[in-house]
Amino acid sequence: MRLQVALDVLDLPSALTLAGQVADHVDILELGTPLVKAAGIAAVSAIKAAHPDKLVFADLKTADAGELEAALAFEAGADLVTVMGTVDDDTIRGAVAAGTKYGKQVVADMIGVVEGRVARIREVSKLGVAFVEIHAGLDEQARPGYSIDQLLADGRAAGVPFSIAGGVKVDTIGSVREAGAVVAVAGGAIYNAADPGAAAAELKKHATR
Ligand SMILES: O=C(CO)[C@H](O)[C@H](O)COP(=O)(O)O
Repeated sequence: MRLQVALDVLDLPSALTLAGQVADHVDILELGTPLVKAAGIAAVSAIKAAHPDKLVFADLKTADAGELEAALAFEAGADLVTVMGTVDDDTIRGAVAAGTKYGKQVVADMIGVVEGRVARIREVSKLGVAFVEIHAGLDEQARPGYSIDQLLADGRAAGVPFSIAGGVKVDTIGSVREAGAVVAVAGGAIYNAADPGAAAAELKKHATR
């Protein structure tokens, strides 16, 4: 299972610093949605230029104009881009068309989908995305009683390639791997750590065990 770090910081210098601290221990460098909004799509190019050997993931969470937005990210150097899993199928198809044109990949983000999630995961996976991100966002994670377990159960049930995002940390990443995820996404567990490089190294150990 690959490890993806979400660079959920708000300016490019902080993102470059964090990427430099963790790059040796992760497979995918994700520019979080707030970073892209704050720093612009040029931040994708800067991270790719600093780490050409890493996959760069632009978390655009596109909701419309899929082909146009995905092309922006691919032109900037992204290897993967997200489109929302809840939107019009043609938006997802458009992003996939851009992926085909640039030889890059699209990920459908299932954030906000709880009821009927397994059925929708199966539907979007037929639209040509590389995998589906089963995701509890920061707001959902903040609610009392949140558990990553339902994400894992739905991943197992869906029977298609999936990643997991939603508070992945050292004591849950083993279950993410055992559930069959192709990628584990970790944001806060890395950027909130006193030593982000050490935190990423520890997560990587569990991701590949
Ligand atoms: O996309 C996101 C929020 O929408 C985050 O980047 C993703 O949830 C990973 O961060 P964390 O591990 O802190 O949940």
